[in-house]
Amino acid sequence: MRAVVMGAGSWGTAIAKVLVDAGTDTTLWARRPELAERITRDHTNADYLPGITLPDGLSATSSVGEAMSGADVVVCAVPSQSLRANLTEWMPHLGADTTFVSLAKGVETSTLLRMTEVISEVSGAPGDRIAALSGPNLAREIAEGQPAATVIACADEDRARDLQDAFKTRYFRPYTNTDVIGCEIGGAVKNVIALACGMASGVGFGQNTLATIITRGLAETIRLGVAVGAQIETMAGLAGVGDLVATCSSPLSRNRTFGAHLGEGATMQEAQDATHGQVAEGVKSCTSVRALADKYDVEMPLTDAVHQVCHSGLTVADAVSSLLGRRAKPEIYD
Ligand SMILES: NC(=O)C1=CN([C@@H]2O[C@H](COP(=O)(O)OP(=O)(O)OC[C@H]3O[C@@H](n4cnc5c(N)ncnc54)[C@H](O)[C@@H]3O)[C@@H](O)[C@H]2O)C=CC1
Ligand SMILES: O=C(CO)COP(=O)(O)O
Repeated sequence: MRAVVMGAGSWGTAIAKVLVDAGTDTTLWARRPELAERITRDHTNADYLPGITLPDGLSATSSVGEAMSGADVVVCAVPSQSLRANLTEWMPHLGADTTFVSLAKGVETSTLLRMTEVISEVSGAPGDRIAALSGPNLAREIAEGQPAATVIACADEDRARDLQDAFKTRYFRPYTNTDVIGCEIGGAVKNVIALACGMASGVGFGQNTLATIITRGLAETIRLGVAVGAQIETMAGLAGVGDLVATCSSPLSRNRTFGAHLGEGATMQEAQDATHGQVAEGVKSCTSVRALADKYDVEMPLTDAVHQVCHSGLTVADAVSSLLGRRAKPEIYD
């Protein structure tokens, strides 16, 4: 199997390292030629993973044709909202039987499609050739070789098992799952909930508040997931609660950090500037997740509050009052 990872941000670079460590022949594509050169020559990606030494066997290129030549597996590692445009540019270089693996955690704002649906729409590939990889996988910890697990979800179980072999190392343990919808909804919604956790911690609230947001965030994730066809067990698994807990708790999370800046009183522009060009997917996905919830008539008050803070000028303090002022109800409801 030969893999190409398209996108040399923090997760693309970390997952390319995983693939090489797993013994899979892998090339990394970077948009900028100078970054590709540095990755190949110095075995580092100082822009996104400073201090991490990449394997000798990993080379990078900025040429799409060169990167994709002979690749059986194309790993899509660009942000959700630019995946469609990127994939359209890559199309002339794709092989006929390519297997796609989506790493992006988001829902397209213009169409409300999940990332595997975008890949299918643009490439024409059937769903059984498209997998999603998702789990509690903060890029830096994986790049450091800290033990973690993930989920590789694909409708075609044999293909998922082949990918499991291609990504399995002594520190990175992929599980297979056929519930692609559940994995993708879990990954997209947790970014929005991590923004809320960041806001709470920025304001100065402690662990009770955090646990409340994580747990009620999981309830929102499950309600939306079930409405769009996911299995509840997936949301109780690594790509659901696992990723939610990791992202909501870690200062390494860009979404949580973005929310923390807002909670501390920063403007959206100031919070954006502080990301240094790294993507906090939840800022855009709160709009599409909320629209998806509206479409399926699902109540998502935390998502709604995050959306209003990010896009309608609601203050974090007013968001808190409005959430706590909601009508009293039982914990479990349809
Ligand atoms: N960093 C992490 O810990 C993890 C990230 N993810 C997901 O992986 C996806 C990729 O994120 P990261 O690598 O973390 O992001 P990043 O912010 O570290 O890097 C994004 C990469 O995409 C490129 N890029 C940005 N805008 C682009 C555009 N318009 N067209 C083409 N390329 C563009 C950048 O040059 C960079 O190579 C996101 O959906 C993220 O949610 C998933 C798991 C872990
Ligand atoms: O998806 C992630 C961990 O699984 C990374 O989260 P952030 O994008 O918030 O850094």
